[in-house]
Amino acid sequence: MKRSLQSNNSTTNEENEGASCSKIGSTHINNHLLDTSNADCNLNLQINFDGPEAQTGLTNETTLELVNDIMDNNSSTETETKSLNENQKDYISWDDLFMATAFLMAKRSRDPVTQVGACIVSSDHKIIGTGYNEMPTRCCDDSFPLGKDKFNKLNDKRTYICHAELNAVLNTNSISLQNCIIYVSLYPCNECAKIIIQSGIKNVVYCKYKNNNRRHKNENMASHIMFMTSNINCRSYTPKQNITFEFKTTREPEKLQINADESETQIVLTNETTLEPVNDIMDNISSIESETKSLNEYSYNLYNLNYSP
Ligand SMILES: Nc1ccn([C@H]2C[C@H](O)[C@@H](COP(=O)(O)O)O2)c(=O)n1
Repeated sequence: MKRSLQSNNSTTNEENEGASCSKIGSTHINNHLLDTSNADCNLNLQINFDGPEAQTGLTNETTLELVNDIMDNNSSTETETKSLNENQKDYISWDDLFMATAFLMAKRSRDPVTQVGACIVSSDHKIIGTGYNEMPTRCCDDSFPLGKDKFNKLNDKRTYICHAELNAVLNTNSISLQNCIIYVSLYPCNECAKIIIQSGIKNVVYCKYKNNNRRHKNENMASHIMFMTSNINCRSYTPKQNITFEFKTTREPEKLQINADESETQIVLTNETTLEPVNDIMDNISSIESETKSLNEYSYNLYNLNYSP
């Protein structure tokens, strides 16, 4: 796996910012191009999975071997890990990682206009919940509207759709969210602000866009007021560096790019198949399964041996 990083002049993102909101721009579903124009953020995401020559040396093919090495407590693994750490100086910041995760989650959304992703993280940097805007479970068929209708609420997506933040909170399986951070690819609306506050989350990091037409919406102002009053630390996200991950298969590359400069953010996802690596993983799983099976059979035989009269 190879990760390429480009440095960027971005500033620190520790400042606490006021209410703002954003609009992810036009989406071209067919060529998988999501143009998030007018974005302030500067994130370029590209992940390379390019075989054994990859930088980390951990590929689908080598996964099993590595696991076996670890199980054997093989000292060569220690050496490998050491050199791996020495090489790996360009690791990404927590902020970049979690906001990128939120952006990735957004890619699951079927909303044709705005795809939103959220990622909840504990104070010790563990991801404990993710979500994206989607229809409620089992309401995802085509009979639900994906557009707006100001005259008929029943024909308006907003009546049904669950926001990314709500899903992220609900997807945490009752783990306490006290003092957690939520990363959202859009400024939380008033309903989500209430959910965030009530869940115990104490920090909000959102992606801020230029010239968005939501900035002055009253409900976002309400979020701001509630966050301020409830002592929720809410700040906009500024990437520390341009990050490029590229998904590559042995056959054709699949690219996910969140590509931003001063004026625009782009997410480019090419539609080439990932069948080969998926198959590799399935092969690995089945070989692990068969190994486990034979191990179980072995234990069973041992058991029978030990306890047979
Ligand atoms: N903080 C937010 C704000 C909005 N969403 C979702 C709700 C809708 O699916 C979409 C907005 O649609 P638009 O008004 O742009 O047609 O974004 C969310 O999940 N979280």
